[in-house]
Amino acid sequence: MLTEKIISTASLTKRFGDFTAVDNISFDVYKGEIFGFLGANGAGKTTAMRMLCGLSLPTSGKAIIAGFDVYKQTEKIKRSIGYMSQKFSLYEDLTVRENIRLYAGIYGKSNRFIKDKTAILLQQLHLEAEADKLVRSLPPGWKQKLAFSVAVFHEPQIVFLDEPTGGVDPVTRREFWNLIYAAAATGITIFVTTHYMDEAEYCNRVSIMVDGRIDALDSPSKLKEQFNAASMDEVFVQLARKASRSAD
Ligand SMILES: Nc1ncnc2c1ncn2[C@@H]1O[C@H](COP(=O)(O)OP(=O)(O)OP(=O)(O)O)[C@@H](O)[C@H]1O
Repeated sequence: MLTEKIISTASLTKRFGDFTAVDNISFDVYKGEIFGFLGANGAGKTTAMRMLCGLSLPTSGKAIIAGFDVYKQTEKIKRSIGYMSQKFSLYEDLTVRENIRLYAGIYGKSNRFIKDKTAILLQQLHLEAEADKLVRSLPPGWKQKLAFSVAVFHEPQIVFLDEPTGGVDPVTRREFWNLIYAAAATGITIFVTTHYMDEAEYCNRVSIMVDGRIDALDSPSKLKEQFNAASMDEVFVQLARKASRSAD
């Protein structure tokens, strides 16, 4: 089913001075896949993700994202992807509708596209009554769902999610994951970092970074088998225990 490579890296490396934040990582992600990118704090996930998004140049190695080279075609990469993080969020002082229009406009979508798709989106999210309210008035779970929907509004090939569900309750996280599945079913590739191991179980495949390297990469069921573990939490703990690096 998953055969077309949408992300391909080979020996991708990023050094800051003499510190190697991302150390020779090589992996592929397939179109339509939900790919979990795990690692303890400071393992190098954000640094790697920034390179994949065309926001930071690698020190060495290769990466092709949606057919584009991370050294030479960063603008094309940026137009082919969506991005959402816990920190980056919506404009609180704009309404729901204004936020959607703003982001869709940045990606050069036509007024007709924006209008039609906004109506569908508001209906799907049950946000019709809130469309002209300021985003700051929405509960956190709704904001996250809206932020995700905005990140995929322009129909990118890949969406990068950096700890998208931080700080929300398990029920809301589950609902958020329903949106992720729906997006993946339309062919959008999901690249997601998370610290929640129940979310790791929802991914097609998961990679686990330790000290800048990818130490394990497979489906959750195969990883559990490989590490003789009952849960992804156990797999993660076994690997994270080896880490010599910790967050600041
Ligand atoms: N601009 C920079 N200059 C120097 N060191 C950096 C820079 N950016 C990141 N690092 C270091 O690289 C390492 C990896 O950081 P990174 O933020 O990629 O980890 P992470 O896996 O995303 O962690 P977290 O889960 O805490 O976000 C850390 O030791 C960090 O201090």
